[in-house]
Amino acid sequence: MGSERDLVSAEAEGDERLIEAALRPKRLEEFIGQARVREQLSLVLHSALRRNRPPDHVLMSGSPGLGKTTLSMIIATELGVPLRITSGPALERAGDLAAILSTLSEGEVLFIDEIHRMARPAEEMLYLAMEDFRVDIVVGKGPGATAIPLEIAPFTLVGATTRAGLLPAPLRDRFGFVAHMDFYEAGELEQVLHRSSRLLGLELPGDAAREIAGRSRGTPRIANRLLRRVRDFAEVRAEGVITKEVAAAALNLYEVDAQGLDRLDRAVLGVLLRRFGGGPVGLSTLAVAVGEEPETVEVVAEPFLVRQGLLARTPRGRVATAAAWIHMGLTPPPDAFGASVAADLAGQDEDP
Ligand SMILES: Nc1ncnc2c1ncn2[C@@H]1O[C@H](COP(=O)(O)OP(=O)(O)OP(=O)(O)O)[C@@H](O)[C@H]1O
Repeated sequence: MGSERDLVSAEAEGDERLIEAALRPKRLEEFIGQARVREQLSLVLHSALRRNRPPDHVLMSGSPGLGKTTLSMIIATELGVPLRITSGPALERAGDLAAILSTLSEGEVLFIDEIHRMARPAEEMLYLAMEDFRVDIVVGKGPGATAIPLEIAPFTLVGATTRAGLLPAPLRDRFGFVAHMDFYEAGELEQVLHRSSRLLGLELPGDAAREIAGRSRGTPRIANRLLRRVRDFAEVRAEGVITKEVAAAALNLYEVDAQGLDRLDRAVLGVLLRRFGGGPVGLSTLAVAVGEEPETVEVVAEPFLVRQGLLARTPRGRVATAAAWIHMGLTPPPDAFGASVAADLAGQDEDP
């Protein structure tokens, strides 16, 4: 992964990961934004504490970097129980999951990130574990195979997914509470930035925070990362003083534009406009043309472009809007909002 991609990509690496961990809010009341999710979760947790029982399993859905991992840690802290973290791709075989489930302590929170990427056999084992706190360990093969039931301690599963629509219904239905995490408002991101600056010992004027928040794609992880790049720039080129102008110059240098579009976003729009005349074009063709995995384009770039009104997902493929032409400094063709696009939009499928 190139360094400019890391600026807005889903995952942090090395030292960045350590700083990210240090910036995580530890309690629900420190968690900024997502007011509805916070209130709903607070009720779920408080009633569980009152009943002295583990709460219902929780599913969190939303784009990368919106705070799903942070919330899972908060859930464990608020309940005063340990937390075990794993991810869907790490659970290739049922045995991988059985090894974790069988060693959970009473009330423990098990966080499974990217739960939609779990292998089928593990997923089936999870159904029983979630419902009956039991797993069946299969011994032997073929007709002689027998299932040995194994009791496990009551636990709370917290699943996180960027694609709730990809979860099989039997799994989705076993979560008592689904938290839909939305992109953050600019004002909320400013609060995140001010909080992080305090923790990093930086002085961040209000207008500089606004400048960074406006380029953070509604995502706290990106806001924090851009703040660190602005800090680097200020240290080397502005005697450590962060101003609105310094922030803008730093982010221009890192190719994050005023609306928050990065290289990948602009590559997607550039290909869509210049090579495919604005679309419609299929996701996989678009991904090949920009040299990325379809999932990266779909999960990292598209939700933001759609939200900015620059791209529409239609049953026939991805279409650039007139605003996209203008944003890229091109003249929209007269039919950019033509009848066929309008008809496609009317039947728009969120997840074709
Ligand atoms: N509501 C919030 N208030 C303050 N900081 C936040 C908030 N949400 C997230 N952050 C910050 O953003 C960073 C990323 O959050 P987190 O890792 O929880 O995202 P995520 O949604 O779990 O992403 P992924 O699904 O890719 O793991 C953390 O360092 C945390 O400090």
